[in-house]
Amino acid sequence: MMSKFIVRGGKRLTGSVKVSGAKNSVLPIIAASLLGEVGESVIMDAPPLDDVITISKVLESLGAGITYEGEVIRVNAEHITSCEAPYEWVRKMRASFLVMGPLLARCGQTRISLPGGCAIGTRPIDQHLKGFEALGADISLGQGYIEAKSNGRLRGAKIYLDVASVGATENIMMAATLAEGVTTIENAAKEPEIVDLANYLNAMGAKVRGAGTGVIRIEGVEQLHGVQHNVIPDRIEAGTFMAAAAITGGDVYVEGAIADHLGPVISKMEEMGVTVLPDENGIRVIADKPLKSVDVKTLPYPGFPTDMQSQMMALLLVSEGTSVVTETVFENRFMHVDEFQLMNAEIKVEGRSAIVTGGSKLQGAKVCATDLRAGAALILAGLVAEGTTEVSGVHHIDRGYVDLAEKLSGLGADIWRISADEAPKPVSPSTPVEVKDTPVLKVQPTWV
Ligand SMILES: CC(=O)N[C@H]1[C@@H](OP(=O)(O)OP(=O)(O)OC[C@H]2O[C@@H](n3ccc(=O)[nH]c3=O)[C@H](O)[C@@H]2O)O[C@H](CO)[C@@H](O)[C@@H]1O
Ligand SMILES: C=C(OP(=O)(O)O)C(=O)O
Repeated sequence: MMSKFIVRGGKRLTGSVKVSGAKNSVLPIIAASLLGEVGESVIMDAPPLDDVITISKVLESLGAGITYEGEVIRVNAEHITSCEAPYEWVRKMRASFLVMGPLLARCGQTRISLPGGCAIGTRPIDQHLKGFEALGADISLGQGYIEAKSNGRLRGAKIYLDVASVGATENIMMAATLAEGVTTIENAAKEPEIVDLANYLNAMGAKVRGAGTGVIRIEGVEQLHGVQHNVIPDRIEAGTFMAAAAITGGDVYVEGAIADHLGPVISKMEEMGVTVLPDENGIRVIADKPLKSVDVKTLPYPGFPTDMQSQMMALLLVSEGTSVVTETVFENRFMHVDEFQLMNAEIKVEGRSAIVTGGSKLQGAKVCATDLRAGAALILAGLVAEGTTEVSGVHHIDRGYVDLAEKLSGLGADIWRISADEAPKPVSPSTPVEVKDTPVLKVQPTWV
């Protein structure tokens, strides 16, 4: 069903909100479950997101048994019946491509559709393929599919990544767990989700060392088994709620947020004049003074995350002074700028930088989420805009946020969701939000 978010600006957010499990952790972890030749994996704190359903469908199409109920996913990959990941699922989500490494290691061959995903740049996969080739795979491309074949077991190798790609690091790391000998990945990505994946692989019996640093060493083992694992909290969802608190002059406790994972986001908010108080269970954010402009440059972890760039830009629109936002990770991630402009924002894009004139009196408008984080940013702007903002393109937002309207309205925001053909009727602040069905996927293993 086509939906929209309706936001009426002007509410100060207060209270506590709980962060869900990280999308960018659970997706590679589900893919890695394909490596478990013995027993079942139980993945806890799995966020009920559309992307999680998509990757579950990919695993199901490969013959793995997968059930998804509440926030627990069970994967039984003892019997894989296919090593081909079809276009139908892979086109929907780029992260589906993460099954390539596990399938190549497990089956010695794989055929996989070229990935789709958010339109934030060309997003090549050359570094993934370079890694697989170094491990001994033959790669061929044709008709929108990539085929990889290895002559027997993959062989450990030294791989230097030209860019510290998150996905390539994960894909190569997974493939190398079952290779013969030692693999080292140099210039590896250091994101917390890489560490979570390495912890999961190690619990399955792998020997991965150095995850979270620029050099990861993987000693291949013969076999991996299913395990139970808790997914880390989503640092980008946490950052989005921190931004919601800051933009509304609020006082919000973001439960489950890990300050260590949010270093640059916390620093930038502090520079803007926001009080950020981390403790062992979460982060309290208090915004009781006008926000000051800051310059922001996105970088691979531990730099400022590209996935928080658009939300930060929303904050800068209402800050005092002029800010420069520079995007260095993706080449085309300013699509929210046009939509912000519909809300009376003053922004000029020059190459990889956006010059944001603060102090805008944002006006509610009909806008469209062009990608996941752009959608989150438009909702943030809507929280402080005068009047009503309608955000369409909700399917992008559903990829990465669990119950966003419900969580924000729990903090006092005036936000709800309607189906696109419904007229956005004026409501009282206490109008209940429409509750989305929790996705439940119950698939019987094909060999039962
Ligand atoms: C599911 C998931 O975890 N998604 C995250 C992951 O995406 P993803 O893993 O796709 O992002 P990468 O780290 O691979 O991409 C970073 C940069 O490297 C380039 N590149 C990547 C691979 C490659 O083979 N060649 C190449 O040139 C990309 O075009 C991009 O410019 O990390 C991004 C960067 O933090 C985040 O925005 C995404 O939310
Ligand atoms: C870009 C993102 O995700 P993906 O890599 O899955 O498109 C994101 O989470 O902001």
